[in-house]
Amino acid sequence: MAYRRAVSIAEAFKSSGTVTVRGWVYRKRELKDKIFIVLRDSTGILQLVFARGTEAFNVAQRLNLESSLVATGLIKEEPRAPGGKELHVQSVDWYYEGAPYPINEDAAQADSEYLLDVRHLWLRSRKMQAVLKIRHTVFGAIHEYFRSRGYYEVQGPMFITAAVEGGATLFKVPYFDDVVYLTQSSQFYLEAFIFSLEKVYTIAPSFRAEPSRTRRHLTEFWHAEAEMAWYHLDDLMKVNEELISHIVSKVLEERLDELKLLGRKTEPLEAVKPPFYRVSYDEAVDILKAKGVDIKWGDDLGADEERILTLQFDKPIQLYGFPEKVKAFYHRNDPQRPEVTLSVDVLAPEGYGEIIGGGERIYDEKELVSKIERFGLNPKDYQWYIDLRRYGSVPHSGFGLGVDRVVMWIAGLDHIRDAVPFPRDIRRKYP
Ligand SMILES: NC(=O)C[C@H]([NH3+])C(=O)NS(=O)(=O)OC[C@H]1O[C@@H](n2cnc3c(N)ncnc32)[C@H](O)[C@@H]1O
Ligand SMILES: [Mg+2]
Repeated sequence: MAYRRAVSIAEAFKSSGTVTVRGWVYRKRELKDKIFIVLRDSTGILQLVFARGTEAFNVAQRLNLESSLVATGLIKEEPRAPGGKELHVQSVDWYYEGAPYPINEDAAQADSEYLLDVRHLWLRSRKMQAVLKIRHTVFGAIHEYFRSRGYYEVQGPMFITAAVEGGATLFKVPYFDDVVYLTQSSQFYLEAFIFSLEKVYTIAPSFRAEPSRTRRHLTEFWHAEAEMAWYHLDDLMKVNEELISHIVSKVLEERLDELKLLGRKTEPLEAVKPPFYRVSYDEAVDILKAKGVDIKWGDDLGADEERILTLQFDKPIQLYGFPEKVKAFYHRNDPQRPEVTLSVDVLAPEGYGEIIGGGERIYDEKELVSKIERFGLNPKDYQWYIDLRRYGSVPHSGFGLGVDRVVMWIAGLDHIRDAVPFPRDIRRKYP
């Protein structure tokens, strides 16, 4: 099987003489006496030249975009070819013609809904290939950060029985003769793990029945969550800064080619180093008012407010001290200012906004039950969660990082669905 002796395109560029390469037809141009095919694989692209009068030329004439092939030929310098080299094909050792490809070279600028309909094919595009490689690096950096600092990776269940982030965005699932919900966040389970492992993290899907199609909301998203026993808000804010800076530095270290291919300016990412700006909710309201935003203390900040805020700063902001009523019940109230919580969101710069939500948790049993009731919830629905406070409770903090939103920001994408291989939102559940 000829493709067993093939080398990657990246290796072919380092070779001289005769090599065998394998991949897919990315571009094809037929001239009078030559056919140029740009071959694509997971490492890059290489121009193949087929001379009229050869058997290889006859095969090349039959190939479509995305036909797969194995070819052997002579590597030669050619400054006009991508990467400065091309392969003069002596033989096509294997090929799969396939049908005419439904995404032609022009369609690549086509309607975004169409490219979503054929996302299972569009994954092959150089843009998606670059995003997937950045995504790979982001996931790896998250694991690397936590594992190098003594966190244990754990897994919570996907079927749950009570809302973490409000009942309005729960997906109900039939469960034999009962019903359950898809998890909105693994947080409560991480809070159970810390009494055994103290510092834990997970990267898992979370599900939110988001009724609106926005540029940063999905109904299924990848959620990196961590929980730390004994940590208070300032300890948590340090972890936020270190984690995000680590992720960005790994992408800058490993994925510069992909960032360049996406046209992403890297200067804003190079500024992402601790300490981040720390802005209180009070200060944020003052800044927004000064910018002419119609906001009063106690209002939640939406995407527009976050965008205006982030454009005032040149790196991420840790926005802390949200009013009690704009945060979920589990947030611990500030003992010095009971109307605010010991919460923190991290807003990515350049208008991207919230990428992390977290804070200190209520760790006193009576305080938790009273707040659950004050929020109009039924303590019975949170019995096991309350139990965690009944036996040896400790101060603890945690957060959730939206991995897809981080990829969207770092890759400089306009829409979160371009950061995800198979995005899901209210109008998209296929392919
Ligand atoms: N362990 C924790 O403390 C996490 C906490 N229970 C939680 O879920 N917070 S969050 O709702 O702000 O969501 C956390 C992050 O999760 C992301 N997120 C949150 N919702 C979405 C949707 N719908 N789509 C994409 N990304 C989303 C976003 O970056 C948020 O900052
Ligand atoms: Mg949030």
